[in-house]
Amino acid sequence: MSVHLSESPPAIELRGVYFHYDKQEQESTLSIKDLAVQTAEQVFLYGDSGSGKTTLLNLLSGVAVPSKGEILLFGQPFSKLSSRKRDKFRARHIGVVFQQFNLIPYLSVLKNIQLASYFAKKNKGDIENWAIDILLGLKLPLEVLHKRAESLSVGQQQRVAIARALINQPEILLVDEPTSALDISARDAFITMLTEICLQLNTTLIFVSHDMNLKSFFRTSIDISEIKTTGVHHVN
Ligand SMILES: Nc1ncnc2c1ncn2[C@@H]1O[C@H](COP(=O)(O)OP(=O)(O)OP(=O)(O)O)[C@@H](O)[C@H]1O
Repeated sequence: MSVHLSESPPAIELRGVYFHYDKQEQESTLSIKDLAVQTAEQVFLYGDSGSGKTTLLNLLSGVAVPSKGEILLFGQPFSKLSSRKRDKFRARHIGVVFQQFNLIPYLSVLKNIQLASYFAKKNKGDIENWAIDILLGLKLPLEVLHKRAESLSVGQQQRVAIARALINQPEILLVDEPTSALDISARDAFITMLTEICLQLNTTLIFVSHDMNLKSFFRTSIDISEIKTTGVHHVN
C-alpha cells in the first residue's frame, strides 16, 4: 500500500502490468506490479541489455499496450484508450526520443521540428522562435536550422531529436539512450541542459541509459530488474 501526499495523481502509474511480444509464450517480457512517478520527477532508468527498458518506454508512449494491467498518465487510463486516442494523447502530451532519432532525413531541422507541432495541433504561438530557443538551449548552432537533417553529425541529430520532442512542451519526456555519440564533456553539458529545460517546463522525464556515470545527474534512479522482481516501487 502507498500513501500519496500530493492531491494530484502521479504523472505515470503502472498497475499490474504484464507484457509479452509473443502471445504464445507463457512468460512475460516485462511484468511490473506497481510503479508511480510523480509530476516533474526526473528518473534515470537503467538495467542490463535485454532487461526491458525500451519495452517499458514503448508501453509508456503507447506504441505498445500491456497484455494485462493498465497504465495511467495523470490519472487517465492511457493504455485503455483506443489506438487513435492514444496517438492523439501522445502527440499532445508526450515527447519521445528513440535510439534511432527517427528524423526525416531530407527535411530541414526546422521542418522536422515543425512537423511535430503540426501533429500535436497545439497553438503555441511562434513555433520557429520557440524552436530557436530550444536549439540554443541545447547548444546547437543556429545555422543548422535550415540544413537537411541527414547532413548533421550524429551528436547534432540527437539534439534535434530532443528539440523536436520538446517543441510541444510535453508533460512527459521519454528518452532512450541519447548520449552514446557524445564525448564526456559534451555528454555532461547536454544532460545538464536537458534536465534544466525539463525543470523549466515542469516535464516528467524518464531517461534510459547504460551509462552509469549519468546516474549522479538524477535524484531518482530505477534499476529495472528491481521493479520487475520486487514489484513495488514508488518514486517520491
Ligand atoms: N519486437 C520484438 N519482438 C520480440 N521480442 C522483442 C522485441 N523487442 C524486444 N524483444 C525482447 O524483449 C526483451 C526486452 O527487450 P528491450 O529492447 O526492451 O530491452 P532493453 O533493456 O531496452 O535492452 P538494450 O539495453 O539492449 O536496449 C528482450 O529479450 C528482447 O529480445
